[in-house]
Amino acid sequence: MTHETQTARPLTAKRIAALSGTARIPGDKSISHRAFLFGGLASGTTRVTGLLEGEDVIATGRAMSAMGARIAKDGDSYLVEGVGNGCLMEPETALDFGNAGTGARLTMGLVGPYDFGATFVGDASLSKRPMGRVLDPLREMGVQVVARSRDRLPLSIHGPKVAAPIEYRVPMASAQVKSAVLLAALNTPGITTVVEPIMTRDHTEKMLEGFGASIEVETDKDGVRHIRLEGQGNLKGVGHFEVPGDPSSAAFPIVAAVIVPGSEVTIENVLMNPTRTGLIETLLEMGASIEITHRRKSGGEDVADLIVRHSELAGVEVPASRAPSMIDEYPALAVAAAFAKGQTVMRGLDELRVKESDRLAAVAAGLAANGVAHEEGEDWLVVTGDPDGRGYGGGTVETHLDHRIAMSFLVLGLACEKGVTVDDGRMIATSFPEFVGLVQALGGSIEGVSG
Ligand SMILES: O=C(O)C1=C[C@@H](OP(=O)(O)O)[C@@H](O)[C@H](O)C1
Ligand SMILES: C=C(OP(=O)(O)O)C(=O)O
Repeated sequence: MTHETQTARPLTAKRIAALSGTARIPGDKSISHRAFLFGGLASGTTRVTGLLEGEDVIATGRAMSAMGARIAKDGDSYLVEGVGNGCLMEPETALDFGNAGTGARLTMGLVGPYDFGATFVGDASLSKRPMGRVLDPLREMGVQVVARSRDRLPLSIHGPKVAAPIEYRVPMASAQVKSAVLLAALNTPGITTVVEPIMTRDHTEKMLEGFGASIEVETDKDGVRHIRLEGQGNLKGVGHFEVPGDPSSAAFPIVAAVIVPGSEVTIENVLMNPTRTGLIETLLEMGASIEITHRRKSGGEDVADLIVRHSELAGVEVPASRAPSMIDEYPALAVAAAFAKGQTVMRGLDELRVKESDRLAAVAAGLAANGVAHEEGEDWLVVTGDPDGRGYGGGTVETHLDHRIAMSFLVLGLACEKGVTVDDGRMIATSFPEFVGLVQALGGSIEGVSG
């Protein structure tokens, strides 16, 4: 049963004790989507371990199954038997991506050049999000699009007889747009080039190379990346693929340990790819005690364990250039900033307006409801903190079907005597189904609200 068939589930977090113990973080959401997409496309079998079993990723698995991939759970792993590049089958029914922007946009790219029809649907949040950013380059490649309202779900696409390779400069910092064009290139003859002026998470490039795609990346003297992919080559299953732990999920126990007095928490198996570590970098600059230990490789990526302790924080200016490496972590950073001495200034946040909710507005409203001083601009946020933030809380936060808003404000509640309520915790299952249990195991109080 997904969130669409249930009623809202309010949750309250409150301060009862220091957090302590060890938490293992579930698999990275971005990499898990791609493991199903690339494993399901490649010929042969890939055994995926550590996959995130969140609703978003499961929706991508279901879409790949609807187009011919065979995906089966086998103990702790998933066995993915792919169709072979170019051999996806026309789905018989609409592909339902629920709450998942990544799943919807990357799959649109993947199936775009196929000479068949595919219909995309999603929940109320996903149906408000802009899809033109992916559909525009697909149209240049020859894909037809029919949408009820302009470039929003529900929509159908139909590929041309033969798609045309393009050179596409990504107009906003978006790994989803970059990836959609690269996935479309897989079934397009010739070389498609994606020009990426601002580097975003590079999981697509790295994983496609691992699956045997003919892809090369060149960074020019201005730091602009040129990613070239020659289409219609063979992709082969990689045997075994291990998904590292998600730094965007780790953000919540990290911030909780930093702001709840007396805490010391070890967080294991966190992906340390530099395109994803902006929050850790920022918290370290603010004075957080985060020890990065046991660095190692997993799934071709750097991972580490983090020992995080309650810390005195100072406000900082977060440069706009860091936004792509922590784009999903601003709601959690805003909560940490509420406990920092002075102001934390966050700029370059325009992309937050088009996430599962308008995250800038939702964060500002949640801070306001709980007594945290802040100012919201068009694409910036300034939080003025209080290191003794015990007086915060007592408010109810509207989550607007956004998992990260729900988890961030529950983390705020863990440090407030009055506690914090979120109007709906169902969305947490899209990216971090273990969240409530994991926080409780560390000694935090999160309870359902009855009535
Ligand atoms: O490619 C990906 O896996 C993602 C890219 C980001 O979105 P944008 O491409 O919209 O920035 C991020 O917010 C999302 O959670 C996952
Ligand atoms: C923005 C997010 O995901 P998506 O775009 O896949 O819905 C997120 O997980 O914070």
